[in-house]
Amino acid sequence: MTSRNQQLFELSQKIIPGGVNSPVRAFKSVGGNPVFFQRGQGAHVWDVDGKSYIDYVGSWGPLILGHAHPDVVKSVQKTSENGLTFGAPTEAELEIAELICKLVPSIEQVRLVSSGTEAGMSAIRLARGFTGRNKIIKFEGCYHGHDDSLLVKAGSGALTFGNPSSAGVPQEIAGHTIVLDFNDAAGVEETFKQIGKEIAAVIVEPVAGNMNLITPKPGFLETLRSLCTQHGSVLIFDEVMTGFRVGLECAQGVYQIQPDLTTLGKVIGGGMPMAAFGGRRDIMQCLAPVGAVYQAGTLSGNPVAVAAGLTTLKLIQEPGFYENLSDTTRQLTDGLTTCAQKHGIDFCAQSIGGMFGLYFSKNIPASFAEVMACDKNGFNRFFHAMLDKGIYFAPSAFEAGFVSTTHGSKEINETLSAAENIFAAW
Ligand SMILES: N[C@H](C=O)CCC(=O)O
Repeated sequence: MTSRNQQLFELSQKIIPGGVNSPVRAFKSVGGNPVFFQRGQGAHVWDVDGKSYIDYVGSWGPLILGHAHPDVVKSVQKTSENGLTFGAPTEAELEIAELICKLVPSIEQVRLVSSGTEAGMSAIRLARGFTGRNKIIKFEGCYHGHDDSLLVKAGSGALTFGNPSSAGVPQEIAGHTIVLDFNDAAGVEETFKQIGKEIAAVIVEPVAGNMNLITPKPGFLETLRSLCTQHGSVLIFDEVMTGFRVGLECAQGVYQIQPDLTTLGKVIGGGMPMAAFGGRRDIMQCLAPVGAVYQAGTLSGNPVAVAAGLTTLKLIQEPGFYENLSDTTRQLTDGLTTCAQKHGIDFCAQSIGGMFGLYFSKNIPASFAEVMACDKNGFNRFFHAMLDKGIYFAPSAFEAGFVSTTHGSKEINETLSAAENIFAAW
């Protein structure tokens, strides 16, 4: 008898390309069929066949408070009773904008949008409008959404499927994007030496989370900061993933670097479609209706999404929030590392705040090339064995994982004991 999961996937493929609404969901690189989820509560999700899983994907990052947090759900219910969208200013969007500016010191002004992709593409257009230049620098394996300029040697699903530069992007557009190596400060220095005056912006995930997880080497982000300052280029931190995920001041607070612009998403929407970009007032003032850089959105600042985001941003300010989240995440990564190494498996893991990376390799990778050298088949085998045991990691060796405040010792111990069984029989 076929499972409901299988039936739904067969039907979906007939009517939705690949059966999914975002390619990373398709399990294509790990093999097998994607899981159709029916509900989630706290750290757990249930599929359409009634099987439960401990969830380390958390909808790819937004669910820092776990699934269906009662306060977030309540705020969404209450707000929606007053109307779903106005396409006009609301008091709540001012409140969340003020809160973002208060929590992230580099953000003097902010604009709300509906997705990380929109935030990234808007930030790039703004940087180009502000500087009057066209070229941008990005790093191989970093993913900033699926805007044309940024879909060049990108991470995430693009990398997962081995097609990091998309068809359909005109060469005239891709040609303005210079792709360099993450953590290679010398390469960036050399490029600035040659064409510094032409560079509108450097965009970077301060912690790269779309090619597994790579932390910045000491000095890398500092070099980007000083080169951009020296050459009048705009430094953009893509904190869609790291924003309020690695700490209350985001990754820029952890590494003490102030970018000129920041993109945010995921956590700031509390599970609803909301994102933002913001930064230096003089740059943000170039946006229409004040300045000449056009950017817009019918559902931007949607009141229901804002309500979920506001509730989430209030809860993450509780004392000890990030200490506890980091501890739980570290218990997971330390536990998995100890367990694998006890059985002689080349595996390691690391975490920062509530995000983590798992690597089938002797050492923690520090570059795109090192991530690519990890044992992808080992990851795929581990992924499926864990899935069987009811542990849901991201279905790709090139995505970070996420822990929520609803993951506790019970979930971590259950995960570690599943891993122990798998690694013992490896
Ligand atoms: N890594 C991606 C976003 O951050 C995963 C989400 C997606 O592409 O659907």
